Amino acid sequence: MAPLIRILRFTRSLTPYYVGIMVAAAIVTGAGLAVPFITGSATDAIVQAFGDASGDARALDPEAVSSTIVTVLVLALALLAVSLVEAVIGNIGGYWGDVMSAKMRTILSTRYFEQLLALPQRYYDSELTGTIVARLNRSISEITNFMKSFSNMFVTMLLTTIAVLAISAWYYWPLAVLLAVAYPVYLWLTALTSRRWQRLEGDKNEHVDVASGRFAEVVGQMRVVKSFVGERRELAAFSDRFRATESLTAEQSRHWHRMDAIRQGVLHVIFFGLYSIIFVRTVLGYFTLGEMVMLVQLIAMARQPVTSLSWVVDTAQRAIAGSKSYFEVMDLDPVRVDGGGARPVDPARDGAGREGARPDGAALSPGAPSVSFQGVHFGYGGEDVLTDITFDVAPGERVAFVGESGGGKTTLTSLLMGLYGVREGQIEIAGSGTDLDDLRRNIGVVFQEPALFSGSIAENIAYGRPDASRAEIEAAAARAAVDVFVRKFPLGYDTPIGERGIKLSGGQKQRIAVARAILKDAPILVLDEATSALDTKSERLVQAGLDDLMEGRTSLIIAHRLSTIAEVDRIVTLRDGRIDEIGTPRELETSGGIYAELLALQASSSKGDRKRLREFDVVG
Ligand SMILES: Nc1ncnc2c1ncn2[C@@H]1O[C@H](COP(=O)(O)OP(=O)(O)OP(=O)(O)O)[C@@H](O)[C@H]1O
Repeated sequence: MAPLIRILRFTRSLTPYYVGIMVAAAIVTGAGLAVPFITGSATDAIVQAFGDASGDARALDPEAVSSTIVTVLVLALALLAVSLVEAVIGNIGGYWGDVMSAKMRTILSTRYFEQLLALPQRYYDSELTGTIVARLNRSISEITNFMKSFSNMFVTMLLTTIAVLAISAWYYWPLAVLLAVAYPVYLWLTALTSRRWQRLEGDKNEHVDVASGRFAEVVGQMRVVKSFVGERRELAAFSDRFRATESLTAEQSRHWHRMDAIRQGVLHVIFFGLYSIIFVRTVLGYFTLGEMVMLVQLIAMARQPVTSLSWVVDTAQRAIAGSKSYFEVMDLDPVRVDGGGARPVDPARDGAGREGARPDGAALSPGAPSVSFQGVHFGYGGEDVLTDITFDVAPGERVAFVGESGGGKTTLTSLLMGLYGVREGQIEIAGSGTDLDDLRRNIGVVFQEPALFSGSIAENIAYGRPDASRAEIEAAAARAAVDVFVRKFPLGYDTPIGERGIKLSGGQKQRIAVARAILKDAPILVLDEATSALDTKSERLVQAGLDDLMEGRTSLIIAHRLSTIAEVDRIVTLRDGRIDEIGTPRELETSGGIYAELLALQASSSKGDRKRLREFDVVG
């Protein structure tokens, strides 16, 4: 029940719709309740007319005939009016229901997306895109279905139940007692069905989520699947998951129908009692024929809340099962997901008063570092990937990071951007605002994987600055040598590049990623293997653009070319997750550390040395 109350609270802004739908349902129910009375009255009027004439129509007084005809016609008109009210108000309620569903879908989807956008990177490290999407779709359609049927049926059920109980009690109280027994018994039997049903539904959802997660991955990486002839394997795993849901559904359905048969059986026995009472008492003369007709119809109406109840309970069960994963995501606390570690701060603005922080404004003064790591420890889960990392980068300085593949260089840049909280220590970035958005606005980044979106080349370049003019986009593109290949496309910068830029070559994607960082024009630049996918000629072109861009900007570079590394102001080498050395290229050339080793390996022509060089992701 709690999840349902939560859904109501969550969609509080839809209250006018809930109320509107309920009022419409109340009017329709009220109109429906009038029908037995009208038909009962018509029966009585006719019976009375015949009764006066001892059953012989010819013996009827013509005046009495015409007055009875007028009465039944008026009653027929009343039936027409009631039906028209039902039709019109019912459809108005239906319209409100549709609008409410659409609005609910918007609320639930946007709040889910908002929460996903707020969740830290760590959440996505262990979630599959397809699973996230599948969960959202299921949750939303099941919650919406429930709310629609609930607001439609709840009032109808309630009013019909109360009216039927009151009217039957008025005519003969044992009828009301029997009905009053029928409802709770039915509800109890329904609740008995629920627990097992929900568990099985959860298991089914789990299979569908896993299959959907893999499905999205496979579709996104079809090239790999085809190249490694993985189609059959993927298909088999996918269909196995769905087959597992078949047997679960069979079990679930068996259980449900078994329980339903019992429920209905009990109900039929109770209704048998009700009908027997009505018929016998009519024969005994306690009820008129009209009252009998009315009561029979009323009892038939009493079945409706019971069947509606089973429908509502069914959709409620689905909504509870479906909303579980929705609210699990909504309940995640971004801080706890990330372990609550510290994120980068601006020493001048955020760090005031904090232990070890620089005095207000100091970071912006000349000579103060623009980026500072102080005793930073970080790990993704188990052991530290980075241990006791301490270094400063002065404003406008270019610093290269060198270390073995998997040594934590990319991790270091992720920490800089606040994608993860650190276990210990602190990271300070001067000139950024008080929150992560501000901080990230100050950093232009080219990722190892270019990571583009579907859309046009221009849209991708302008991702960090959607307001940029076409001239600005093209200028950035020219500096990253994007113009060279865009000229060959008939649609130029408006060329759609497919999902994640699938229609482009690796080098083209990388150049767009560089142009994106150039256009962002941020004071701090992070280049993670920004030119690794380029051939030597394109690399030279792009590197010239990057050199130009780095001028006067604080730059943190992870480079794969020793010639690029040689041109930076300082090098930080990493060994086993710790800083090994920090110095200028000239100082480190002869220090005997990693950089010196790389230079020596580069000079060597032996196979072993080349292999060792590759372990550092470095080429000569
Ligand atoms: N999201 C993640 N979750 C868990 N472990 C991760 C994650 N990203 C990286 N790692 C691990 O952290 C370590 C450092 O990875 P990182 O990508 O920072 O290395 P790198 O020095 O940039 O490597 P390369 O030069 O090959 O790009 C590796 O052992 C890697 O397996």
